[in-house]
Amino acid sequence: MAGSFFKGRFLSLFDYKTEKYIVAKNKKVGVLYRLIQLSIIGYIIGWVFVSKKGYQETDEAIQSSIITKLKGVSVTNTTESGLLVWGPEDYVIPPQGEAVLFVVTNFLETPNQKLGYCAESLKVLDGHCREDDDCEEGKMVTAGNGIRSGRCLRKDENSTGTCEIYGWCPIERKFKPKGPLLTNAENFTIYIKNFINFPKFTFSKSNVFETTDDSYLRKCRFDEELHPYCPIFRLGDITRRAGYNFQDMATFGASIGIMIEWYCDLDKGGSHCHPQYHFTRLDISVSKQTIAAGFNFRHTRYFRNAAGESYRSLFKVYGIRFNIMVHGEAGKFSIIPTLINVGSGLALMGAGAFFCDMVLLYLMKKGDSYRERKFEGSKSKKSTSEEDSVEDRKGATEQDNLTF
Ligand SMILES: Nc1ncnc2c1ncn2[C@@H]1O[C@H](COP(=O)(O)OP(=O)(O)OP(=O)(O)O)[C@@H](O)[C@H]1O
Repeated sequence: MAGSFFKGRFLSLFDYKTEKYIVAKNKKVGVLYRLIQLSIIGYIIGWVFVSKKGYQETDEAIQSSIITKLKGVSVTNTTESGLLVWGPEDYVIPPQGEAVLFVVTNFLETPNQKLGYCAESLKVLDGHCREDDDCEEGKMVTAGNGIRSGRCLRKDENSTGTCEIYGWCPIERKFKPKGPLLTNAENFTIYIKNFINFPKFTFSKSNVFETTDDSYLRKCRFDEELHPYCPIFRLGDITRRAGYNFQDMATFGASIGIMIEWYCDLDKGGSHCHPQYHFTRLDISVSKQTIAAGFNFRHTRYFRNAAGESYRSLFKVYGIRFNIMVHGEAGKFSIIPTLINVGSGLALMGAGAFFCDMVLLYLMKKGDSYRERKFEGSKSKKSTSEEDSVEDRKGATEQDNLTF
């Protein structure tokens, strides 16, 4: 008995079961099903394959190198510095062509500073004093210019004075910029040389237009329509594209981001892979009333006089900081993402059929009759379960008999 049962189970392993379909002559569900199918096919072809290029393998691990060079000259004439001619070697900091660079547009020079004793600035709160005891010798003045000498310097007995310090004297005077001094800075040009590499596809390219014309770079200026592949940009055009006026930003300084984006469809060939440039101002906040607006720092130039004494010139410089960033993605046909996306599309079709089944069986008026026909086996199963329950009941009675 048990033998024939196991034999039957074993042989059933080699049976092939196929699904049974019921054709429901229901126009509403039929139209709904076709609409779902059409939407899914549209989504897969239009969005997954055409728009998102779901048949491609992608590489976002872009390796990149940036080299910059500025050109242009500006002349300034101030009381402290006299007549000065500013070339890229003076106004670009650091001068070696980095991806993050600062272009001086405004400055205050404190020339001929020498180590010695002088009064701390009145602007520095920590340097205020009423008597010598307030100026502990050897103690630094917080946010000041030197080390306290121990003397309090006052105009008269009643006034508040400032501590005498040992440092680079004379100290910097109070300075409120009124307008940019390097007025020609917006006409400076920046040459951005960018090399990229997508290691997965061993593909490399540069943003410099490939031409045999040696004078191309000397003549061209970037323009979205006329010269989109020229890597030389006028600074005034960069800030204009970021939505700001160069002269407004040049007085107190600002920070500008230049984003180079590479989206390369390598199925079309490397010659179709070109950079896109985006410019944004980085130092803005929602509230325009910020005290953090602007950008400046100090640097010095040291020299010795004929007697061998050390002097220095202190420069407080305001300017525009350019931050060049590179982002990119390359894609190429690959069978694996293609199969994955086709497979998920087919699975979605199944979900559509399931949804129509639910509508047909549970939301339609004739749902009961469809259910009866769809779940055919439920009747025989019912009888089996009745038999089972009879068996169960029998067993229970036997159990009961046994218990009591
Ligand atoms: N910021 C810039 N604005 C305009 N042209 C530039 C700029 N930077 C470089 N160029 C020009 O682009 C070309 C290539 O520059 P590259 O630095 O590779 O060569 P270079 O001979 O060392 O340049 P140069 O000696 O003129 O600085 C040169 O003709 C150069 O004058």
